[in-house]
Amino acid sequence: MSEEPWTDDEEYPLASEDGDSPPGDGLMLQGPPTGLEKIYDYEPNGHHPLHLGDILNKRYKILHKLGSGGYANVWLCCDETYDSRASSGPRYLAVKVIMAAASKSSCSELRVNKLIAMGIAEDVAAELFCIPLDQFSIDGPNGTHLAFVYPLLGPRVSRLFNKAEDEDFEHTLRKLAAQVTRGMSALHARGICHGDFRPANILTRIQNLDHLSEAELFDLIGIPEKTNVTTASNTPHTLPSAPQYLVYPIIWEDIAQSSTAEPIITDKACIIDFGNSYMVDDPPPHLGIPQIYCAPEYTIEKKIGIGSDLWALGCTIFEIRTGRRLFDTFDDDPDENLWKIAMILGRYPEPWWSETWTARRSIFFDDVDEEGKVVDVLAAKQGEEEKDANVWQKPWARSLQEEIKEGLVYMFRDRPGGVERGISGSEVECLADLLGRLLRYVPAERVGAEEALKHAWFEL
Ligand SMILES: Nc1ncnc2c1ncn2[C@@H]1O[C@H](COP(=O)(O)OP(=O)(O)OP(=O)(O)O)[C@@H](O)[C@H]1O
Repeated sequence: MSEEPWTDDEEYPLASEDGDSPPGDGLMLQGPPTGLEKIYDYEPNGHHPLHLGDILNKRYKILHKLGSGGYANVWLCCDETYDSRASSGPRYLAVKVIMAAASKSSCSELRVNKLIAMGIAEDVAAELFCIPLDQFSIDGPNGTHLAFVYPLLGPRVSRLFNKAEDEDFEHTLRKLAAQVTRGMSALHARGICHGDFRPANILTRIQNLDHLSEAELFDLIGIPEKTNVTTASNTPHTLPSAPQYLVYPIIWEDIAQSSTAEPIITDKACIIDFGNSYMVDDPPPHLGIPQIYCAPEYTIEKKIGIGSDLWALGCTIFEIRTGRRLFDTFDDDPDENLWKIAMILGRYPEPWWSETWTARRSIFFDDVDEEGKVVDVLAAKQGEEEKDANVWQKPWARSLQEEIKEGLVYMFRDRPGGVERGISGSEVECLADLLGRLLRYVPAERVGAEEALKHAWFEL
């Protein structure tokens, strides 16, 4: 749950990192911090302070916030030089402004350019990946920032509310899963691993926006909501390093539920964020992907390679098809993640089971039960009432089939309920077979992305 932007329960005013004084020169947010960048990242080497209406590079006017990540804010901008008669490019774009500390020639954002240099045809790259349309730099109070202009994209592929009632929705989801698998295959064929392959980094393409005026655009996406940044005594601040307010990001999920979104949000996937990508023969010492997408050989032995991407692909395909996370954990806890994987996929091979995963002995018994399933120590020791109280002891799925059978579930963000759709028995079996091949414990046994594309599930 760690990367879900809407579950950030950080308290405000922001607590001090060292417990003495609030970080960020004592600045405070007036509203909840949900979905926002950290105010204390507005400091030398950090974020560039920006406001709605600011014009970047004499061209890109900021209209709304799209999101923020570990090292950048992404803004929805209007290209002021757009000329509909000349159709010079898109009117509405995403501009990603990188923190000053990361705005170096080694900036990971620049890695995406390697794709074309490494032989991926420009049209294939532009179809599957988010390739920058423009690049510039900004000098500001916190340093010099690289900025990248990208096509504007929509909601993540695992939250396709605008299509969820369609009769052939299952087919749409399989088509999307095939696209992302094709994207991974194109990367691996050139020796590149994405390194952070997960639904939050796979967004849908947007269409038919560029003819809209700004007013019409706001009718569709809503007026941006802001929260003031003040001093600790609640007065406006005068620091040049921080903005006067932060902007809450667009909530695509709400837009996707309105009928006006239907012609806007397409069923085409686009892979973003090459910030953690690496060459297969030169893997980094650590993966930058959240725990729930980490393969067990990384969690247990810190082994990284193509197999890490393939494991994440399996988790991602499951999430696209069901709207749920396969190996979700409460707090990105590695042992809980390993526990959940073993509950579904079974006992780990040696020496992981008996030696390397040291916490295993307090979590599972050495031996499996008569059905060959791992046996949870706590579950065996606790009475029925205690089981109900323990969040780890719910009646969890014990196979991929059981997990898939729960069907597709999109929960509404702000109210009870959502969309629920069953998955047919034959599809359950077919998808379980594909995922089983991607989620093998031995990385070398995982089916490659190119080979996976030939699987019968994509043909259903
Ligand atoms: N081209 C785009 N169109 C629309 N929204 C985008 C686009 N690029 C990024 N976003 C939004 O901005 C958010 C942050 O972007 P991104 O993940 O690229 O930032 P980051 O700082 O590299 O993040 P991370 O910490 O995951 O590396 C994304 O989750 C997405 O919601």
